[in-house]
Amino acid sequence: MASISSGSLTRVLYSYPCKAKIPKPLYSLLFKKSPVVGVASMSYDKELAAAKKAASLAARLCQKVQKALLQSDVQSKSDKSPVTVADYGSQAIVSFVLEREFPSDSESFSLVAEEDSGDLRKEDAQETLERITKLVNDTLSSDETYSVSPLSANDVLAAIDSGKSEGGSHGRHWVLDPIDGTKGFVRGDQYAIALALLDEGKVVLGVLACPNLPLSSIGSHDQHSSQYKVGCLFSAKVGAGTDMQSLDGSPPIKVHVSAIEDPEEASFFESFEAAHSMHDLSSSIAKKLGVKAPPVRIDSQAKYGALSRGDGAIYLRFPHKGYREKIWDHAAGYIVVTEAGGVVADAAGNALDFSRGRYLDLDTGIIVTNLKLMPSLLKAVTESLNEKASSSS
Ligand SMILES: Nc1ncnc2c1ncn2[C@@H]1O[C@H](COP(=O)(O)O)[C@@H](O)[C@H]1OP(=O)(O)O
Ligand SMILES: [Mg+2]
Ligand SMILES: [Mg+2]
Ligand SMILES: [Mg+2]
Repeated sequence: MASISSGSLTRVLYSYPCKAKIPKPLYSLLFKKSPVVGVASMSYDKELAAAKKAASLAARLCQKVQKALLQSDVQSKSDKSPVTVADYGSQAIVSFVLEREFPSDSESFSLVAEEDSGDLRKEDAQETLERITKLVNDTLSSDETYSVSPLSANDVLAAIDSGKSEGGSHGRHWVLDPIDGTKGFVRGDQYAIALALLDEGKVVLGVLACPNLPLSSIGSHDQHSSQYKVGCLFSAKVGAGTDMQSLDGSPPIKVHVSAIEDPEEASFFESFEAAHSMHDLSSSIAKKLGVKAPPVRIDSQAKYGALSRGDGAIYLRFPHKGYREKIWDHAAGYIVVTEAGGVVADAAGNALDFSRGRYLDLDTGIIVTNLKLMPSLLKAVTESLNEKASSSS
């Protein structure tokens, strides 16, 4: 968690609209001590290195599948199996690599992940399972530092099913979304492999592999242009800041969220898919805040990565009524942004709580920005939500 200096606290106080009081939840979010007290002294270096390795290998597998998918004909594009193969393959690789890197922890190994092998164990899925097994073995053997004997189909099923943990507030739990942004993956756009570690209910490290994200800012150019080198790996560890490097192995650089204080200069990110987030609500909030730029719509937790390096200043996510957010959709992105100096809150200004199991039970939506913009953003969110509620009642 980024520490908040007394200087920045003063600036936050000044930036808050003077007539309004700072709401209680926001006050505790901005002013409380690091929530990782007790685990902050741990180093997690070995865990972070393993997470980077696992996510990079999974990204290699996904890139291969996406390339084949985009080159395929229309008929096989409408077939969902390529996505399925990549989702399962990515989860099997990450699970296998983590268990192998920490053999002594095998008794207590815990992974909370999106996929399970139920459908793959059905008789008509044999061919798909064989494809996944081959893909996993080809990917593992493509890494010259990794000499493993080939996995069987049963090994792959077991690796996928390691992800059934319920998480919680005690002990350590890895948290994985093997492909976040499936819709973007199929379209050939953004997606991410998102992996984090919880220790005693707190996110202590996170890695976001974003194979299609340009290494340079997407705030300043067309994110779809093929002119720019793509493939970013973001990594963050509690108390140590956020790094970015290219997926093909350049040295890491430290990244920081945007320092913009004037909403007129800010741009905001939201889901590409209107079914995932209410675009009309975001535009009402942005208007209230005085944001001039149109929204930047991209898929997946790549939004958290882009925000952590200051490509934009705000991320707004308001799923439609009834949708329950899962911890694997935010854990890695959360620490990547907070360690880069940002703040992540729900729509009521509460901190996100990753300690309650597989779901994140939160108030209405998720908002992300820097320390200076958060108070006025929260005010605009509250007003817009109140207006929406009164217009629908
Ligand atoms: N109806 C929905 N509302 C909100 N999010 C959804 C919905 N359906 C799936 N998602 C999840 O939203 C995330 C992507 O959001 P976005 O790209 O809009 O930021 C993914 O985690 C996706 O799952 P998945 O991991 O299966 O792709
Ligand atoms: Mg997801
Ligand atoms: Mg997913
Ligand atoms: Mg999914």
